[in-house]
Amino acid sequence: MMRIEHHVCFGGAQEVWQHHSDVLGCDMRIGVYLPPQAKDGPCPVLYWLSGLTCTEQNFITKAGAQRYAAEHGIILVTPDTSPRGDDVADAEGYDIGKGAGFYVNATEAPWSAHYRMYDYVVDELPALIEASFPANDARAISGHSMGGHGALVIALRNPTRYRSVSAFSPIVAPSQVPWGEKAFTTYLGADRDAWALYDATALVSSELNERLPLLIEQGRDDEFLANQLKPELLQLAAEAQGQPITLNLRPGYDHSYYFIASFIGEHIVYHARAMKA
Ligand SMILES: N[C@@H](CCC(=O)N[C@@H](CS)C(=O)NCC(=O)O)C(=O)O
Repeated sequence: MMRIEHHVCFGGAQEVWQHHSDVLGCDMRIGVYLPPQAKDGPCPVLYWLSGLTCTEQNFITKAGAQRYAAEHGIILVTPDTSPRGDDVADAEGYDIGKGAGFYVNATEAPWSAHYRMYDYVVDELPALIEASFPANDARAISGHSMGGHGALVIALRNPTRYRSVSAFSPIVAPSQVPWGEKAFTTYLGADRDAWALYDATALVSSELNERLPLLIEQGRDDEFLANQLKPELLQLAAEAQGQPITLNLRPGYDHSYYFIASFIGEHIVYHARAMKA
């Protein structure tokens, strides 16, 4: 692990680290915000998964989350959104390839060589964080858009590993919208049965042993709301299964980090309560 950025921030530090990922077979960058409380002992960790086109930088420079993490003693971990490097497959367009890993383990060539973001976020990343930083084993997960999809899927499939989950403007039913259909066809192949494991709405509709409450923040004026996000599909599936869900529709807000910055404080309080309970 090599530290490539260090900035004192709200009494703690915003850092960026680079490490070799065995799961992805490439070097990866991670944003790590250490609150001032981390100097005195282990703190809980909130993992943030970003959306299409993002790196580890978008959340740490735009969301304004450090103020709240410092107040509540939460470490923020923000991985990149895909494998990186010259030998990693890529494609034209922002919605496939680098910056668009969709938090799946790809099964189709050439993607399957490196695109294993599901295993990276679920296993390798927390093991690395908990071995390298003053982190305890209380974890929460959140994300935006493609990253909101990742956070929901990962928490639904691993409910005992996370104390809480939330999502901003998530892709809740990737099998039913253009972004998801394109990505899943590319990474997972044409067989839609393989897609269900990475589709929050399909997962909620299946038998789950444990059901973490879902907290969703969504701007009503989000330009992707009607054709890519469709949070009502998840809400209907959750209500049919008795899965607790809170969908906050916020008039006027769009898909951008201005929306995230407006509500990230409330989400950090939510996760801090769950992780300290
Ligand atoms: N570039 C795409 C949209 C990509 C996009 O909106 N990305 C969101 C996540 S899905 C984002 O966080 N962008 C980076 C940023 O706002 O900092 C387009 O023009 O349609």
